[in-house]
Amino acid sequence: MGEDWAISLKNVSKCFKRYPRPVDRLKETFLPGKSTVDTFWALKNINLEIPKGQTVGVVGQNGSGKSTLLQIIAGTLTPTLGELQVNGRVGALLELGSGFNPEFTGRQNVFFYGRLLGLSQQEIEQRFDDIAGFAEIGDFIEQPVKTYSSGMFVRLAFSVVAQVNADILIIDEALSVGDMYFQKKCIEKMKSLKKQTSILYVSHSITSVRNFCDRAIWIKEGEVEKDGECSFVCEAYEDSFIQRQAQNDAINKQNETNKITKNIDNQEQEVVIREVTTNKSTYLSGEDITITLNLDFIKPIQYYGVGILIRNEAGDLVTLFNTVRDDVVIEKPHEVIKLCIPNNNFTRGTYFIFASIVDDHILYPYDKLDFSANFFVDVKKNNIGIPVAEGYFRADHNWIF
Ligand SMILES: Nc1ncnc2c1ncn2[C@@H]1O[C@H](COP(=O)(O)OP(=O)(O)OP(=O)(O)O)[C@@H](O)[C@H]1O
Repeated sequence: MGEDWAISLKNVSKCFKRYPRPVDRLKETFLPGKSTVDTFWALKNINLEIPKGQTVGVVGQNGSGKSTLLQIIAGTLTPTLGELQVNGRVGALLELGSGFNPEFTGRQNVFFYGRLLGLSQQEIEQRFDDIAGFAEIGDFIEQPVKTYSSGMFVRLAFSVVAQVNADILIIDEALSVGDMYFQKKCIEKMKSLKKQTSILYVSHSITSVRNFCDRAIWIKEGEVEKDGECSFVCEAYEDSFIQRQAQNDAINKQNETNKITKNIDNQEQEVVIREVTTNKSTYLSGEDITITLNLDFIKPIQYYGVGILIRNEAGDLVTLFNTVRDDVVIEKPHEVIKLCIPNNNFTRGTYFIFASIVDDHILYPYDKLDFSANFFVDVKKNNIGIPVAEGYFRADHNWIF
């Protein structure tokens, strides 16, 4: 590995043992050969070379092997086979809690964790105020971390990791437990570290990988499915959702007659959202989207409002529609209500629909249905094959010369 390389993996594989019953684990220790052990290869023949200063997003479905890969690079897991070389100091924010002692105060943990990450006592003393200042947890810095909320915990852990001047920064989803304000602050901090640090960033938010990383690696069932330029890999990964969505749609159609509808026996409830559907599962930006709510009225209510929230895959609220906000007055029960979004200007991604029926002042919900349906939006490509939009949304616009 030359000077310019930060990380190199050659044919790295990781095998875990799985014990069908807890007693099998004991048997293996005390009666080797008598237990039933399954072996499971979480990573298979991974070959990667990451140059210094590159920001790499790691994407993949749950259980595909992302965390295992990062833990091997961070040194908290050893590979079963293969060779790993890491060139420089690693700062890793992996599982919440690793590297922290719950009985110690925040201050003590900064020193404890800082030493684990390779800083000297003096270096930590010099950086302590910056670490505590960045975390913004006030007097809690003097309290045992077992009293912290998970958000406060991640604030402190990230602050330490960000101040160790690591050559390689490894960030697993952990950040997602921080509030929006702190997540943004972390991203800004990581952006400022980008030039001098190699960053490995695992996230289920394709938008943030796309916006933040230079390169992406898609891990599928323990293997590298795609590795390359960020938007190219993200697009291929998203396309795999479309295929899965189409397969699910086909299965759902077959099972249509067995469809489980919501229990409407609850006599206390006035109205139930039975089902939410979209007229297509995949749209091109610019196409019309129609969302249909099927409602069951148990008691006749007269004035009510209908709300539809649309969230992206990171859970961010992208937009909302509400009849009350729109001054649309509904005066009688309607079993079918449709929302039409003409000429949609969503950008590429998967969107989730949250529906609610509310009172006519939006003070309380009669019923709500989270993740009631989802749809995928693809964007058009321009004349030279580049997608016409990126980011969160695309406003109507004109260029004037
Ligand atoms: N200590 C372990 N013992 C046995 N199996 C394990 C262990 N750790 C992970 N696995 C298995 O290895 C596979 C990969 O897990 P890993 O946590 O790396 O996936 P992931 O892509 O990070 O998933 P997620 O997106 O849900 O965090 C999973 O099937 C998991 O059950």
